[in-house]
Amino acid sequence: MIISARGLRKDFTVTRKVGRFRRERHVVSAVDGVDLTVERGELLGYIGPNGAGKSTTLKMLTGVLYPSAGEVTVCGVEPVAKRTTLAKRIGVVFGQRSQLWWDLPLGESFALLRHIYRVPDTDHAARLTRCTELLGLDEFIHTPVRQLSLGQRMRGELTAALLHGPEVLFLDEPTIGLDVLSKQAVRDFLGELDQRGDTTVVLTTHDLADIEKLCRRLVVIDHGRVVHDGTLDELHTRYRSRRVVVADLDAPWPTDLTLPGAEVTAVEADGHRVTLTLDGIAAGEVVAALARAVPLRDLSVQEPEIEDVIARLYRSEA
Ligand SMILES: Nc1ncnc2c1ncn2[C@@H]1O[C@H](COP(=O)(O)OP(=O)(O)OP(=O)(O)O)[C@@H](O)[C@H]1O
Repeated sequence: MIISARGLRKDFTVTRKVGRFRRERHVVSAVDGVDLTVERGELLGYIGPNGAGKSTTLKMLTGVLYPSAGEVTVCGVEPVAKRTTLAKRIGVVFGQRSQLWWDLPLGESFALLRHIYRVPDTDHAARLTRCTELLGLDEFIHTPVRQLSLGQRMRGELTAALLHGPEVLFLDEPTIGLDVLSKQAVRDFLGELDQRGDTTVVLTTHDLADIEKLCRRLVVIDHGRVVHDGTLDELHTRYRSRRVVVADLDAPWPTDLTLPGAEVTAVEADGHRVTLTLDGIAAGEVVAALARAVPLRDLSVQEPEIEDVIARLYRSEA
């Protein structure tokens, strides 16, 4: 495994004003005993509501923050103790911080990073060519960073984080605030990175499309604790997200008809359209039973919305 955390905690002591003159100190457990293992080549979605402890975890994994308790290793080393060594083996994109030089053209930032990380010429050129093609950097590589749009800068940040060939890439909200096209470009790029399988990616996001398109494994954190670790499908099963079948009929729906495992949730169009909500039964079985019972004209199966599942998960853990 490339990342391992056991009982990882981070407590912050904060002061709060009580009345006019008094201040009270209290402890916020931002990360409250997180166990996490990530295998090489995985792409992991680390998600949760605002204030759940995602950024704080990432900061501990990258050596920016010292854990209050617990054990953590990334690439086999302890992040804070070996921060400089680790920096050569990981890439980091944190929305608020930039690794680029504001006044320099983007391409010159890349050249500087090559020197800092002492990347061999050929490796640098190969990685830059790949990023340029996949992220369309050509159009703005000679533009000073301060003049780039948010989407262009994020593409630059991703490239900067990858030029030294890191084993793990940590991304904190890489698509936040981007327009649809830039989001798509970033997502496609990460999808390609995942396909190649040589970089492990830990991604925090509030973007549900990112989750659906990219994250085979999801670790959901709330109030500093892991509340789900598994696939998106497992999340659907756990929260009993239900598929819906909508059928258009050539004859009115017989009101006394019942289908096992499916609940009739709407009858419309003078009985010619029926909506069935499935409860743990395969859509195929319901469709077959429907076809035997009524004359079907048209049919659609709607997948549960990931928004609903995640919202339900956050609500139930609150
Ligand atoms: N330096 C700090 N001092 C005091 N409290 C902090 C500090 N950093 C984070 N916190 C608190 O720790 C908790 C977790 O914050 P964190 O930024 O890790 O959440 P997050 O899941 O990344 O949230 P978001 O999705 O809003 O970015 C919050 O209650 C936050 O207020």
